Amino acid sequence: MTGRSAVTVRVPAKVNVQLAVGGARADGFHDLANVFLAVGLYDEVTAAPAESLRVTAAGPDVDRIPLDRTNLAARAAELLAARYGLAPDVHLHIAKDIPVAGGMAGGSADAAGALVACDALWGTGASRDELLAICAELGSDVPFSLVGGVALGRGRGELLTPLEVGGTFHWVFAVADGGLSTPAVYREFDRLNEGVSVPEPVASGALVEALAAGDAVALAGAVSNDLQAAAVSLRPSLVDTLEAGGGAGALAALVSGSGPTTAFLAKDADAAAGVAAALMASGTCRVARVAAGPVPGATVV
Ligand SMILES: C[C@](O)(CO)[C@H](O)COP(=O)(O)OP(=O)(O)OC[C@H]1O[C@@H](n2ccc(N)nc2=O)[C@H](O)[C@@H]1O
Ligand SMILES: Nc1ncnc2c1ncn2[C@@H]1O[C@H](COP(=O)(O)OP(=O)(O)OP(=O)(O)O)[C@@H](O)[C@H]1O
Repeated sequence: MTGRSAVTVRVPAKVNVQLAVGGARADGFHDLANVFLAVGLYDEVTAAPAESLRVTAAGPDVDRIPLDRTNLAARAAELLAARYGLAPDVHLHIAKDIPVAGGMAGGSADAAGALVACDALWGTGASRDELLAICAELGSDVPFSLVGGVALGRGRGELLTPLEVGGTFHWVFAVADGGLSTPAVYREFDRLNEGVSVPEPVASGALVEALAAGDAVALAGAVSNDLQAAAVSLRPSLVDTLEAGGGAGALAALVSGSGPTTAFLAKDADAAAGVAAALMASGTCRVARVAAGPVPGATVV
């Protein structure tokens, strides 16, 4: 033990500025060229000593996340404890601000946050590589929640290479009512591509250059999401949200990951505020949130 009474870790949401999806693999996953960008919408995970493993949560929609051992934060604590021969006796509290099942890696953020918090609380001293290996076991998006910034994810998204970024980008996120199941969206992608030979996913050179230059207009011209058609097929009303944000002057409008959150790139903070106000007024989303990025990954506060 380190003698700490509680550790709080702040973890950002993500948007995928490119999500190139290959064909289904034998293990059921899809190979990706997945360019993640961490944005300033955060969950906070606090780990405190307890008699046994316990999860509590506060925030909008926490009634839609499990508080038993299937919660990704609980699974993270159990995996770390097992690796170090410890009992996972910890109270994990999740202060949730990332939309639930929204395509912004909220559960992944909680998993990465719990891992970093328990590592600090228990003084396990796991190396970065050990933590990243546990993250990859927990889910394809979890390693990125740990590292943050901007990174290219290969394989199923867990094999990360950091990318250079030359500035801050301003985003608006339109949160939809209800979530979309990530496996269901990948299944719909497969259904829509039945009989089609899906090309090997590759990162876009123009996108990588736009990120390095910090050029929002160039980035807007290069963003893409191969899951967008599948998300829209399952939730056709997303078209109205995308059009409302586009019509309000966003440089780019796309579905965030597997959706149903939609993401709008704006030229600066003022433009983002304008797009958010227009989206709220349009009635095509539950709430519109502004957030800038990139920001760092899981950080002890
Ligand atoms: C849509 C994204 O959020 C984009 O970053 C991710 O690809 C999803 O990552 P995630 O939620 O961490 O997904 P996981 O928990 O690893 O996998 C959930 C399910 O999504 C599908 N899945 C996920 C990742 C991937 N590369 N191919 C897949 O087909 C599989 O059906 C898998 O069973
Ligand atoms: N700590 C958690 N926070 C949110 N969801 C969780 C958590 N633990 C388990 N889940 C479950 O995981 C599912 C996915 O939720 P999550 O919020 O991670 O979706 P998402 O943001 O769309 O994920 P991604 O963008 O990584 O595909 C939900 O159905 C939820 O019940």
